[in-house]
Amino acid sequence: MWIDTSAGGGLKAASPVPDGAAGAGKAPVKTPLLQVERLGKAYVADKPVFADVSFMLDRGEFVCVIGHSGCGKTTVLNVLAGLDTATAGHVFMESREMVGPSLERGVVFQGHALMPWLTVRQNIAFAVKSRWPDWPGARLNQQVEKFVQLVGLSHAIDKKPSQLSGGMKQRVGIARAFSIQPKMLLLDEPFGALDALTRGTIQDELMAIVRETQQTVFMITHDVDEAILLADRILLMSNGAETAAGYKPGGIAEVVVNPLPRERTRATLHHLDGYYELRNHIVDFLVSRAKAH
Ligand SMILES: Nc1ncnc2c1ncn2[C@@H]1O[C@H](COP(=O)(O)OP(=O)(O)OP(=O)(O)O)[C@@H](O)[C@H]1O
Repeated sequence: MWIDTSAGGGLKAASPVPDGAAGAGKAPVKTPLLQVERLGKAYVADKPVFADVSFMLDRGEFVCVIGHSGCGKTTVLNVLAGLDTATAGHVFMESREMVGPSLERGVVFQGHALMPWLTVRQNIAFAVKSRWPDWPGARLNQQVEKFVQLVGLSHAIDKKPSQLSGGMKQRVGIARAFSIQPKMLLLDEPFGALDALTRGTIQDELMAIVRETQQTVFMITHDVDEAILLADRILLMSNGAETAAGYKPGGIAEVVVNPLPRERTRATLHHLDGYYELRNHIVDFLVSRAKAH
């Protein structure tokens, strides 16, 4: 019912086509923002953690990855961030092969990685300055204040990280990532260390900012409800395993398209038609299919 079998679902992605290469008289080909082709990573030869990972991300899309510990989610994210290299496959952003990190891709990790000696304002200004070194002070400040306000921290803008709660620090990390207006935002379990109440509030805030800024997001989560709330599509990743036929690497077992209306909120999610079916489908995958080959 929800499985994405289109090219955009990306189990078998086609080679990227440059913008405008469709030829005279033909409709221009719309290229995805990101195209991942047959990615593989092996730390031990002949036993890759995952293989043949292919998917696409359209502009403005929110994609979550779910899978058990060790299936390779963080490795995939690090390759997309340019912080790690794959042993096989390619990643294209706007049809150009990606090499190394770039300010076009913002990353938020579970640990917020703020500079403790700088205030919230200075932490975010540091990022904005590296993205736009020629901006005058007033413009820089305006950008910083705009994104601090978006995460509801204007009152704490001149505080240092040690004066903030865990949730506030994570909001600063999110504001910093958004403030450089990256083409793609990569989130590695950004709310993993937060209590349930704070986590819920920040999920709502993140959803509102993503909708407002039309940001493209790739996010790892272990929380099924978080994925259903936030994602347009959910990639279900399986773990590598020894089978009777030999070792089988992990990979994307299924791409689930979220059928729930995009205006969903945390408070109404469980009242929506199709919510429990979708949730059960993902939980069933985690319980009985993610490790079975
Ligand atoms: N530098 C490394 N050297 C050897 N093995 C590694 C290295 N980094 C990761 N691995 C292994 O690769 C596999 C995938 O790791 P990864 O962190 O990507 O998984 P994950 O799905 O994100 O897990 P988790 O949900 O626990 O964060 C794991 O089995 C891990 O032990």
